[in-house]
Amino acid sequence: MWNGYVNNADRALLKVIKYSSPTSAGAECIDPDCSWVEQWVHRAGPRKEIYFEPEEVKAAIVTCGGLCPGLNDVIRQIVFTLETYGVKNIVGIPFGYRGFFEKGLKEMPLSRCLVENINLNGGSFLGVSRGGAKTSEIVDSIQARRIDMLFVLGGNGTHAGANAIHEECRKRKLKVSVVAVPKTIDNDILLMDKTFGFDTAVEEAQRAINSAYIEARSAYHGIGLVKLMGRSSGFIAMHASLSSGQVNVCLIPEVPFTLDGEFGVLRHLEHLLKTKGFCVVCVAEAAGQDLLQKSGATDASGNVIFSDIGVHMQQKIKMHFKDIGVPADVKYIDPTYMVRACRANASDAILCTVLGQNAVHGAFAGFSGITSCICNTHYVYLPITEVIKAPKRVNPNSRMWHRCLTSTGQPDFH
Ligand SMILES: Nc1ncnc2c1ncn2[C@@H]1O[C@H](COP(=O)(O)OP(=O)(O)O)[C@@H](O)[C@H]1O
Ligand SMILES: O=P(O)(O)OC[C@H]1O[C@](O)(COP(=O)(O)O)[C@@H](O)[C@@H]1O
Ligand SMILES: [Mg+2]
Repeated sequence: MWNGYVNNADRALLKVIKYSSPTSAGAECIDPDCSWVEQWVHRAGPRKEIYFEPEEVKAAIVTCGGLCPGLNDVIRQIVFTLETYGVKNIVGIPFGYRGFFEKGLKEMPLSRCLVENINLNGGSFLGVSRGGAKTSEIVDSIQARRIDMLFVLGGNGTHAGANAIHEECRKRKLKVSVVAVPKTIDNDILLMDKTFGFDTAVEEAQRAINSAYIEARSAYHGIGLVKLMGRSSGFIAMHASLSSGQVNVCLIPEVPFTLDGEFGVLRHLEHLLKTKGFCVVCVAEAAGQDLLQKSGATDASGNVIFSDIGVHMQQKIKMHFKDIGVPADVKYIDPTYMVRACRANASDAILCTVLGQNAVHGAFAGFSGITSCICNTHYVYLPITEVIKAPKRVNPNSRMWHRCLTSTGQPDFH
């Protein structure tokens, strides 16, 4: 009876731990008594019955927001899978949502032959951009181009845009399937195990930490300082600190800290120089913003532009050790764009492959307003509305953050 198709009624369980009490580590309780309410989500994969006639489909792919390792792997798999269904009209929209309305930007015909090797490089074959998303203009353009399926690769902002496009298409009664694939090195999207690009970013960030360690270890009273990305969450900093095992202080936006004073970071660095002779600090870009003057600036998408905590800490550390008359050799590394411009590692490449293929299966199944992701190790479709409610953040009460603290050996900094 087995036919290899996913049944429309197949489901995966969204929450897999039943916490006995709200005090359990990382407990997320649905009500104060922590009672167990099952929540099921749609299983991703090919359906026996498909909603579109492949020969008549025009499919478009767009990549938005910042770069992320794996974008090309996903584009490639979407094209491969569409062709396998028999779709002949596949196009790429250049430079994010901008490509829908900016005059002079032409859609790019895509084929297996054209995208065959794009996964060998980082970046996006189609180009990316921030800002400029006007939903009605985008949908006018989708209508004018006669697009039936739109595959949107991006983060929080892109997903909000994709949902707005989906809603507008429904309002206009257009039979357009809008399917997203979550991309962001920050791993800040709710409900999913991870976003593609995150693993690769952590691996690359680890190299920067290793360089900082070598510099610090080799200098007299060396202090290596590394700033890592993470717009609203410290996942990259936490995971890179954990995986490298070379970090003595990890600072993330979810956990406030002070630099000065008896319990501040600087006093702890003094202690580390005294006891170990050197140390390594890893700071997330959004950490300690309360210690800095706000820039008040936003990028083209409306995201807050942070004041530079890395440069600030570098200066503060130098000044502090000068003031107390202790030599300190501070080496600051900001690997920001190197971390996200690289090609996907093996685990991300596989994740991208599955998510890209499932995105196409989801569109053919007739879904719209969904995102293709991994949840509790199962591949599923989630409604975009559920994943954009808030950015996902590191839970300071989680086991993972405590594992990180155990690993670095850092105290509370307040
Ligand atoms: N709330 C929103 N509604 C519609 N479009 C949005 C929204 N937020 C962001 N966008 C658009 O999505 C694109 C990517 O957003 P951005 O925040 O830069 O990156 P990311 O998707 O990686 O978070 C931009 O073109 C931006 O204009
Ligand atoms: O300098 P840019 O290109 O605007 O991007 C900076 C931001 O991009 C990121 O790498 C990823 O953010 P997105 O997922 O929103 O693209 C953030 O960590 C960082 O704050
Ligand atoms: Mg974002």
